[in-house]
Amino acid sequence: MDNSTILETKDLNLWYGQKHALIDITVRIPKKTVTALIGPSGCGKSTLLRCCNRMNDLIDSSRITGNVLFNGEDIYDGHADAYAVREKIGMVFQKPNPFPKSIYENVAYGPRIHGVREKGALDRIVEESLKGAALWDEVKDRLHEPALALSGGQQQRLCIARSLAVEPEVILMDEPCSALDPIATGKIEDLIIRLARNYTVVIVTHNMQQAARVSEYTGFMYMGELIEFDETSRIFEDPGEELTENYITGRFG
Ligand SMILES: Nc1ncnc2c1ncn2[C@@H]1O[C@H](COP(=O)(O)OP(=O)(O)OP(=O)(O)O)[C@@H](O)[C@H]1O
Repeated sequence: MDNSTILETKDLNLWYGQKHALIDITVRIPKKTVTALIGPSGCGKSTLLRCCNRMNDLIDSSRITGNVLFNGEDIYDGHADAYAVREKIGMVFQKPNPFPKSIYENVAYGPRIHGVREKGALDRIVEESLKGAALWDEVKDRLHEPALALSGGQQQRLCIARSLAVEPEVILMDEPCSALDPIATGKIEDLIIRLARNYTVVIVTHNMQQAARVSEYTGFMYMGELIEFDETSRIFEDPGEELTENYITGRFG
């Protein structure tokens, strides 16, 4: 694996019981870029995303073969710790899911679990993480108010701050804007582009304009297979596969 790749799957297959949901997926995700996964409903985008930080471990019926390498190490290796993997490879979900606690406590939760106790240190992490998620200015005077009182877009940025607080390298985002209005969506898209200066972002989206706006690389999936992976401009302007072209021109999906 070369230095520019941070995550890599090799011949990855996943079954939910009898359902073969991922078929021979081999892909390299470049470091400090935004990669979008697109494709029709049910093609396996979320499943592939969840394989990248072992979230599928939580689904009893799922079984995988093949490899998922993070910085060259197999995250499914018997010695790998799923919790440590999820710290380095964080996840943001479709629906913002802050804890029913204060804004401050949401961000401080992860570092506290990892043994950060000193108030000054926690304060610094909370501030840095909220700044990193472009939320600090909006909440700095009400850090101890309930997170659930924030708007949906603010809650989603809080969830991004919560994942930044444990110093991830990769942030996986599963349709992070689908529950948001266009203004909140625009703020998250700006943030995603900014995050890629320091982190690697992989985003599942149904919105092809969004993929075109935020990502440098795009993978097109269809019925469990990765049909094509390339620079986003290439995928949208001159795809190599007819299936990709049919999808992006709206002929199906
Ligand atoms: N927990 C599960 N148990 C059984 N089958 C599942 C489970 N999760 C997903 N599947 C099936 O695996 C396939 C891939 O689903 P997945 O959610 O990954 O697709 P997707 O491309 O993300 O879809 P969408 O865009 O609708 O979210 C689908 O056929 C789905 O029904």
